[in-house]
Amino acid sequence: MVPAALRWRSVVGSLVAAGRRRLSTVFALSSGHGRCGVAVIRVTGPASADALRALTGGRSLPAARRAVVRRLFSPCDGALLDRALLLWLPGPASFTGEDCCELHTHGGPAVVAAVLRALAAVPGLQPAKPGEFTRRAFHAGKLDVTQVEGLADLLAAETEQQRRQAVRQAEGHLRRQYGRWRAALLRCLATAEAFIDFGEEELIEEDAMAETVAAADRLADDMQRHLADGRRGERLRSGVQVTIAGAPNAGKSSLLNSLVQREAAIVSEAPGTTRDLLDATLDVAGFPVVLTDTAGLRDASDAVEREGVRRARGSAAAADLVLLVAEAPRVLSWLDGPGGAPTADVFVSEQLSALGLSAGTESPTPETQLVLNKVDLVTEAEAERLGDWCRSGSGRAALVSCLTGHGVPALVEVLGDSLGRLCADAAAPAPALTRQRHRLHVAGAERHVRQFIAQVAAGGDLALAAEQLRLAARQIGELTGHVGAEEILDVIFSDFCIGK
Ligand SMILES: Nc1nc2c(ncn2[C@@H]2O[C@H](COP(=O)(O)OP(=O)(O)OP(=O)(O)O)[C@@H](O)[C@H]2O)c(=O)[nH]1
Ligand SMILES: [K+]
Ligand SMILES: [Mg+2]
Repeated sequence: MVPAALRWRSVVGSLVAAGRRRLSTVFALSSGHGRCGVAVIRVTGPASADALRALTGGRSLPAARRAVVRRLFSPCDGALLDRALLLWLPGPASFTGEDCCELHTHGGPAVVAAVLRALAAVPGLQPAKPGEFTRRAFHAGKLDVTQVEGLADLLAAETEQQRRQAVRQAEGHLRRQYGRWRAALLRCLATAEAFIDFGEEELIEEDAMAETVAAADRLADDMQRHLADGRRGERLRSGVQVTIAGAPNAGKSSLLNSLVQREAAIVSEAPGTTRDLLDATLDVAGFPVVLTDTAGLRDASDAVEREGVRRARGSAAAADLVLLVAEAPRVLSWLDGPGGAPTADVFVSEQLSALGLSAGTESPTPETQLVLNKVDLVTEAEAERLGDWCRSGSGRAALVSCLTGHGVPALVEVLGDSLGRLCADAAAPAPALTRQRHRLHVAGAERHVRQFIAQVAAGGDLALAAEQLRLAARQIGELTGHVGAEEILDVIFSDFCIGK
């Protein structure tokens, strides 16, 4: 006769096992597709151990987190598939928190296909959906939403600075910052709640509310600073828009070709060659750039060219940085013309307004770098004069010849410095927000915190004011994907000594 307690335990055990079985086990090729040296196939879920045993001819599991080399066989007919490096990664100390295993097989497409077929034949296993490993890691609490986003960015990173920003986000830099804010909000809320419940019975020190308002104020200021980053983090993540603009034949298309080092755009001596916008991506000093060539700006008579000019103006107006190209010989004659020799800044703003790109309308003037092209057509002394003149302005001199390549490396250096200003510093102690989604939630949270402060200052109903803190916390919770009402209660009872 089995004792009742033991019987009960075995019933519970089989229920738990049944519950676990209901969770699917999934597998996928995690390394790149196509022929390669080694392919990594990952399995996650409760049947991972079964999968390992099924493919190794029933041998016992290797020691946890120790790489072993074993032959893989088809579970259907026992045919030898490959010899592979295996890792048994039992949960919860795994990426997904579940039992996992990795099979590092030879990378030939047929080997990978055969091993995937073999895994599909193991009962309970099915192919993973896109992002399913990360989704499971999130549900296991291993990652928050910002880390999941960071991982996605890391996989998509094309330049060094993008990689640096993404890896920090994936490591939890934003999560920790937002977590601190949320904890501070919940502390404020806990005080407010305690005040509502016990304030009249004076269970709380008098100045607790004043301290709470001060803390809320500091928090709102932190959020405001985080938001006032000029979109630098978002720009680093998605690429800096740099538009090449200028008069017809200034050498805009030639400059694009020089910078991307291939004949991406058509160059010809006919003014009005470029009509459509032409984009090329570029890595400058580790920063991602979308470089756009545009039609020469003039009052075109041709309808197609007019549309090109309209698009060029639109692109320049929306750009993070405009490379304003002018012909060096023309600038020289302009300097020697009537009206003396105004500074480079005056020249740039005159050009911008002549090209229809000046401020004053809805959008502010974009940051502009003057590029004087065709320096091969002026004398050395004239080039020196132009260089001095450029330096007299607020910008840096960029004298180039797209024909000879002279000055292009120096221009790239100047460009790198501008990009450093336009993009977030991936090594800065305070992480930058990297998506519009972050901006919306942080802005929402700041708004609610300020409303809380204003309502308390106006002597309004504290219960209504406290609701603003709850809404702010919800915004941050949505940001990180961890919204939960019970937490507020936990904080009240753990962090505060009410009832003393
Ligand atoms: N001498 C000299 N000629 C250049 C230089 N850069 C470009 N050119 C010539 O200038 C002419 C116009 O060059 P493009 O690059 O087509 O000029 P663009 O500004 O794109 O012209 P549009 O698209 O028509 O507005 C071509 O004949 C080029 O070969 C340079 O540095 N020196
Ligand atoms: K041209
Ligand atoms: Mg062109």
